[in-house]
Amino acid sequence: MVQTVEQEQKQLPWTKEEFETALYAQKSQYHDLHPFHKRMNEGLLTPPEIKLWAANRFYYQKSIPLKDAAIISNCPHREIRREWIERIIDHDGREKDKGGIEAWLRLGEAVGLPRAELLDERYVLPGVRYAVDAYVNFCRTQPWIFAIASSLTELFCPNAIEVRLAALESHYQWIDPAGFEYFRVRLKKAPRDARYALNLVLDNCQTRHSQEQAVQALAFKCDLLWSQLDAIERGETRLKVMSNVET
Ligand SMILES: O=C(O)c1cc(C(=O)O)c2c(n1)C(=O)C(=O)c1cc(C(=O)O)[nH]c1-2
Repeated sequence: MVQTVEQEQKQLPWTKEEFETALYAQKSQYHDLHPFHKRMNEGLLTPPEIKLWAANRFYYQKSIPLKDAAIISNCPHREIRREWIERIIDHDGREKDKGGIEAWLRLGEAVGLPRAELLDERYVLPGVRYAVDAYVNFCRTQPWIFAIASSLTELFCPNAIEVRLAALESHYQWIDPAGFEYFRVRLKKAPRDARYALNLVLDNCQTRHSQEQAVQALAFKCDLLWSQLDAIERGETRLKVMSNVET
């Protein structure tokens, strides 16, 4: 039944616990359940599939600082900007710690992809580009707190990364394990980042309407991560078509 604006406004806000439960419920849509990740974790992916995944996930990785900069540009609170800017540095790196983007380039090299081939985006699939660009655009155009809510998939990712790391180490021995450093670092940083973002969302969404918008933002992000893998799963077909046209 469609509710009138008046009816919606009368809905009581969720308690913090109820709100947190509604956010966590989105875990059932998270990309660790995608058949491509399941096959990865079972050791069933071929080297070309792993390479295509690494090349396409790089497009996600390198876009993360763009979306974080968009969040900062929309956020009027100095103390939050000061905290959030750390995320950009984590990915872009500094003199000593080269950061997540460099670590992903090393993962690329470990699976046999020269960095130039990641950087020039030759393997980036249209579906992945659309999904990732949609994330950046969402964060550019939505109020900062909903953009932050969309980052809350990071609440679910440490567990997914732990399982993936163990699977990569045991099933894919052709990959140089030095390339897995990205995931080891992420395992330390993601829980801290996610907790900070969760507290911001819990504190700043006080009405039932804004709480529901935050849940929708998180659902949107789960969908986007899912479509990214849908595209990668079908990606080899696209690359074959391209190479047939070229020859
Ligand atoms: O490997 C993964 O499963 C995974 C998932 C996610 C996520 O849930 O968005 C992120 C990452 N990794 C990641 O490495 C990362 O830096 C990251 C940043 C963000 C974000 O939305 O701000 N998500 C993720």
